[in-house]
Amino acid sequence: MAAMLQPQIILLKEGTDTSQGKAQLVSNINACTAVADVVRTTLGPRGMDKLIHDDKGNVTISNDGATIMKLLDIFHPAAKILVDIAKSQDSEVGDGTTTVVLLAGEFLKEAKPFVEDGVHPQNLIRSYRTACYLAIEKIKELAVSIEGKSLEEKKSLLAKCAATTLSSKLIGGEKDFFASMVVDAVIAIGNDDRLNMIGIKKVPGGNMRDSFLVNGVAFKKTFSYAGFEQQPKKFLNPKILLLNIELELKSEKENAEIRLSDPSQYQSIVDAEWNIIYDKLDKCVKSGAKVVLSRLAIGDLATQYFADRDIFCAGRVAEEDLQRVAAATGGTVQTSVNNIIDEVLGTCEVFEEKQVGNERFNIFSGCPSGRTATIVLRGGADQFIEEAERSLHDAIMIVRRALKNSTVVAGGGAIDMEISRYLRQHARTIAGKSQLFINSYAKALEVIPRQLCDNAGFDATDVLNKLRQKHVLPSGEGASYGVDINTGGIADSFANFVWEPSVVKSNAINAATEAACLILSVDETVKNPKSESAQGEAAASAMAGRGRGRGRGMRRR
Ligand SMILES: Nc1ncnc2c1ncn2[C@@H]1O[C@H](COP(=O)(O)OP(=O)(O)O)[C@@H](O)[C@H]1O
Repeated sequence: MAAMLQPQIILLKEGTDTSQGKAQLVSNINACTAVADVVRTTLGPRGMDKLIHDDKGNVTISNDGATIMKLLDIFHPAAKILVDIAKSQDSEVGDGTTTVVLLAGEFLKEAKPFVEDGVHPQNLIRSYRTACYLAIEKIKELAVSIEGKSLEEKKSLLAKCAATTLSSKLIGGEKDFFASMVVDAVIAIGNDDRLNMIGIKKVPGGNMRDSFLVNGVAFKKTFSYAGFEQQPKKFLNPKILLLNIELELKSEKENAEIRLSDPSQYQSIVDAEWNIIYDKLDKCVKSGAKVVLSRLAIGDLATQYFADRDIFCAGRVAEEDLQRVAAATGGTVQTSVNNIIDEVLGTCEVFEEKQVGNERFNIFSGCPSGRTATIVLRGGADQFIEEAERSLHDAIMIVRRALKNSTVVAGGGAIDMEISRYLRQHARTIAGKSQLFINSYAKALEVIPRQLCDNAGFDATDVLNKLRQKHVLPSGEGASYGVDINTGGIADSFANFVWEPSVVKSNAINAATEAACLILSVDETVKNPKSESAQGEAAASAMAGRGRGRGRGMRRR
């Protein structure tokens, strides 16, 4: 009888945890829908904020999908993929982070009944990819160009675009004020691709409306030696010297051991040290600079020396600020004071020190190499101002994208409804199961207007019905109708300037579809007993690796 028994094959080490098949797929889908549920309520102008705190007492209040996802420290390997797409949406286009997570969650939710019914995931994936391609083509078709308008017209259009983004944020009450500031900042840096050319400086306290834009560089006055608090300085067209050296009287006795045979020699060493520093200071003064900035310390002796000669100096300037001053004023950072020629000095129309709240700011404006701007942000508590900074960052990204790509689509769920209608119409022309899958994809897109309504307390079914009716009008005149966040009805989003750069929408749809397809293509998770702690990350990156076509990350043994 024993000979009849099949030999048992042991593939995996004892303690290895593996789950596979339909159950695994459904569990991954559930995890992703749970993640989408977390950010769901933050969507749109009436979205709520999340307060996240850690055991160190750090508190963050945010409405930004990427920020929330980052702080949540999600462990589930499949759900981590949603964190990744939110992050990449943030870095690629700067907005639409909640949208991308919501869409991915909804695509998966729609796929779930099919998976449970035994549909092969590859069939779903194929249809989803087709639908995504069609959706993106439709966005291109519907996008409206803002090219060819005068600067003033462009500015006002872009400001409206920025205001749409800001309206869903904590600083929504002052959206017009900040929107025009953001547009001016983006236009000031022109085609420069370096985002850090727009600095945001936060000064807690005061009123939001005290925030202002500097067409140039501004940073907080650095540490200054007591007793040298001079009157705020202001220079017109000063030469600016940028250094990366210490201007301090160095007592070498701390760094070196010097043996003297005769005590009288001691004085000569002290003299030499003084000579060295005076020589350096003299060279700085002779360069003709009126402003001296250094990345490293400028000591009290040097500060006094410069003050006596009516030269402004600041030591320990942050690397980022020094680089921005260099870029704006055309100067080059020097690592030695020998041979300072005119070409390495920067200049600007006005340098001044200005009091902002309790802080004194050094401001360089009218810079010849232009291309930099700084927003000095005021108002309220630290958490508030942190969130305000994130919101401005989103708006800056939006305006830059709109300016670069020059096309926008109607927001407020209008574009989503229109693509949804288009896909349903297209599905009717397809035979077979694919029709059902594309219909589900189309239905998933409706999550955006539905959630905008839910978050505002409107009757989503009613609003969606009205929107569907509008969007099927044969004349196409209803194509830009979306949720009217003020009345609870529907309105022409385009006419109301509720716009989104088309790239935000196409990127979000593309990334969400890819994430959903990736999750649908995983049918087994293997937990390696050796790497308990690294398990989550390993599995997530293995799955991500598969998605990028780098071969199978998790191989069945
Ligand atoms: N005034 C408005 N009326 C209707 N919808 C709006 C309005 N302002 C923004 N929206 C919509 O809110 C959504 C963006 O919400 P937001 O919370 O910023 O999420 P995300 O992080 O995805 O950008 C977009 O679909 C946008 O069209």
